[in-house]
Parts: sequence; structure tokens; C-alpha cells
Amino acid sequence: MTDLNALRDQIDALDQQLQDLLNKRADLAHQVAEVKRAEDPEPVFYRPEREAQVLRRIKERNAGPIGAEEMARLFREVMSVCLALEQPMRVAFLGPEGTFTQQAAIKHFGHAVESVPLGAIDEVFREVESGAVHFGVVPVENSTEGMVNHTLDSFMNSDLKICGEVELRIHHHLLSGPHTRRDKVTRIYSHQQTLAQCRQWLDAHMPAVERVAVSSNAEAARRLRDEWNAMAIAGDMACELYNLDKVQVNIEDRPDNTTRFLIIGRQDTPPSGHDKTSLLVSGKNRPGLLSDLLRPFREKDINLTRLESRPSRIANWSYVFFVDCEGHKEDPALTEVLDALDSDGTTIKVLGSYPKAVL
Ligand SMILES: O=C(O)C(=O)C[C@]1(C(=O)O)C=C[C@@H](O)C=C1
Repeated sequence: MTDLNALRDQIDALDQQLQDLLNKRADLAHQVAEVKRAEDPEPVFYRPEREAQVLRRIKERNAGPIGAEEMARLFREVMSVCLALEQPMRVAFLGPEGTFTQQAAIKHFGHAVESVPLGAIDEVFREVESGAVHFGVVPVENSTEGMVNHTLDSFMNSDLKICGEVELRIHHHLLSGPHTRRDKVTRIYSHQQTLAQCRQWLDAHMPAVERVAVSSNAEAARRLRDEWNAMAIAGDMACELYNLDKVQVNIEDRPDNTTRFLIIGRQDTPPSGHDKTSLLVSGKNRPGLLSDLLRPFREKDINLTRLESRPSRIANWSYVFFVDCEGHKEDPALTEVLDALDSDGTTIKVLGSYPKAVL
């Protein structure tokens, strides 16, 4: 058997090589930045389509024993650091610190970005529009609770582009604070969506305790710092941030509870090879509007991944449809669908074409 020291010597030698290679990679990213600056007076450093391609290839060719997901996450961090050398990035998210949206921002961009907490979804939109931050991250749908209407509504009045999506498995924990007297708990704080996602568990285990909806799970966790008769429901990040104790883990009613987040920016994203497109479609209310709207997708064999209607807010009982489909708006089949809808008197706004979530 090889002895421990000999194995550690081999690890040291490999670490040296890895370190040299990582620095060489960073050097190349630096050169890429120079080329971008030389070619464009307003260079775009963050390239979601390229990052998606790199991460997909890493997963495909991975031979183990490190799992493909873990390997991709390591490279996610490597690219995050390389991008920060090209340009330090500021990414706004629906705060405060410790929300699932912050977790989604870090999952998507890696730890080398500066994440900026904001108090409301429309503030995230405004800060990206004004250029105060490079990108924003907002929740859009949850597998148990459905759509986040604030986000959908914000798109109606915004020219921002969706340039990415993130999916996050959401686990909620029942938490207690430093002063909590567990036998005297009379209320539980959490965001209203979280309370809804844990409704059955709460009905079964804490039916008599008042449920108090607050602005975010992180705010719920924060309140436990100086209360003795309350508990909170929140995720790992908020739990760690406020140094709370887990009384019961994973109390969400559905074990596959997932939230989808969108990355919003000011630029269009070129095709990556595996893309999605989000559209906002409206037409004059008439019989058959929805089926007319869907027909071109059927004819071109384009898969719809989501269809949602929202009041248009222009007239009572008139609606807009949010449509997500597979493909990029530059794909010939999808271009034809968009042309067909356009000539049918339908108003279409392309909210963005972007790579399907890789991580
Ligand atoms: O290929 C580029 O355009 C780069 O800037 C390099 C790189 C990378 O590290 O691989 C870094 C940032 C971009 O978002 C995409 C990729």
C-alpha cells in the first residue's frame, strides 16, 4: 500500500499544476477582455450563452469520480472569478440578505459577483434599467404555489431582457432563535408563499400557532434575534446568516418543491444551442384568440413550457399571455411563428431568448 505521505506528495504536485492552470486560464480571460474592449466601445463581458456551453460540455465529458453536477459547480466558480477579473459585476436580487433569490444569484453567477439586496421586485427592475447594477435576479414561479405575479407584471412596463433562468430546490426549516422558549411559541413568521408551501405540515404539527406573513423568509429569521415566543420558517442561508437552530428540517409539503428565477439584463443573448424564449402576447379579446395564438406553435412543432394569463390592466377582462417555449428567437422555426402571430394582429413582445438552466 502507498503510504500517506507519498499520496500527499502527489496531491501537492497536482495542486501546484491546478493552480498554474487556473492562473493561465485567468490570463486568457484577461486577453478576451482586451479583445472585447478593442472591438466594442460598449463591451459585453458577461456571456451567458458561452458560459452555458462551457458548463454543458464539462458535464457531458465528466468521467468521475467527481459527479457531473459538482464538477460543473467548481467550474462555475472558476468562470465567476475569471469574469470578475474582466469586470467586477454587480447583481441585484430580491433581498434582504439570506433570501432564496440571493442563493439563486450565487448559483447562477458564482461567488465572485457583488450581490446587492433590494426591497422589492420592481426596485430590482429599476436598478437594472438605470444601469446601477449589471443584472438582476427575481423569482418567477414556484412548483407548489404558482406564479410570482409581481414579476410578470413588471415585465409589462419594462424593456429589460431575460438572459437566463435558475432553478432551485427549496427546503424550508422550522427555526428557533437564541431566546426562543420552545414550549411558549405563539406565532410563526415567514413569507406568505412559504407558509403556503408548508400548510399541511403546520396544520398537522402546529395547528394552534398563529402564522404571521412577513416580507421575506430572511426578515422572518431576523425577527427571532430578539423575540422569545416566536419561531420562523426559512431556508439554509437565512438560518446560517442569523445563526438560528433548526427545530425541524424540510417541512415543505412537497419534497420536489422548486422555485424558478429569472436573470434580467439590458442585452440580448445569442443562441447557445439549448435555449428557451419567453414572450408576452396580447390580442383583442375574441372567441378563439387563445387557440389562434397557439396554432403556429403547433404547426412548427415548438414545445411550450409555460402558458400563463394575467389581466392586462388596460381594460377590464382583457388579458395578456406569458408564453415560454423551447428554442431561440433566431431559430428559423420560431422566427416563422413570431411572424405568423404578428401578421395575425397579435401584439408580441419578446422578453428574451436565453440558455436553459444548466446547473
Ligand atoms: O468567453 C468569454 O467571452 C469570456 O469572457 C471568458 C469567460 C470564461 O471564463 O470562460 C468569462 C466570462 C464570460 O461570461 C464567459 C466566459
